[in-house]
Amino acid sequence: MRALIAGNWKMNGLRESLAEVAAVAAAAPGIAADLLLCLPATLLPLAPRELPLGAQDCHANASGAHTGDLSAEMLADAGASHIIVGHSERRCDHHETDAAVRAKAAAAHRAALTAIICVGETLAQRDANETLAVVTSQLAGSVPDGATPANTAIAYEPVWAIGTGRTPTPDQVAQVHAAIHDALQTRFGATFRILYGGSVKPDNAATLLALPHVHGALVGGASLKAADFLAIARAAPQS
Ligand SMILES: O=C[C@H](O)COP(=O)(O)O
Repeated sequence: MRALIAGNWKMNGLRESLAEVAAVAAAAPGIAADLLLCLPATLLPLAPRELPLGAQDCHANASGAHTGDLSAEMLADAGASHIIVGHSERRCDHHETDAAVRAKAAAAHRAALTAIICVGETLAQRDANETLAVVTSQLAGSVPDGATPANTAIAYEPVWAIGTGRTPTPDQVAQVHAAIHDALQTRFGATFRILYGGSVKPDNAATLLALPHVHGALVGGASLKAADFLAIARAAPQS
């Protein structure tokens, strides 16, 4: 399966940052992985269209009285082909439940967008040996029945690895990815793309991306600079 290297700029980036997007777009044709940058919604209409673009959240409804929110249809209109839903920062900061995440993923599908659905355990949950139970429960609750490998990817992001410079061991990553793969095979009879996210950097990308059932990465901080993001993308194994 061809790797997907997705960047999540989070709440970073002004108009001047579009030079980084342009640099990624210029290099993308020479890279043996699919590239995607999930930008702040403010930059979507301004970014070069040569590169697939994503958003970082959406409202579950298509329109209505929801001040400050953006629908999947609006984000598609602004240039997005993908939407990240259920990122741990939204689950935490905005108290998003699995049911809310599932509705947002279904909204992305309604707008013909690909949902990148995030799951992952906290450090306390890992220390309590609850990782697989937490992740498979989030998966069951957050992935809508209409999910297919064409409209959905999963991102496994241990909360304690996000922005910390810490990563799970290769065995730990492989174990969780295998559990996600198995759960989706059982439920849908299909193989979905499963991305790893959490402190992916140029110097650890090759190890992480070579693991079984790791089909790409969701990159935060290292996606803000084209050189780092491209170095990660170049570390993806040839499909
Ligand atoms: O969505 C991306 C993740 O939260 C990872 O962020 P990070 O690469 O800065 O650790």
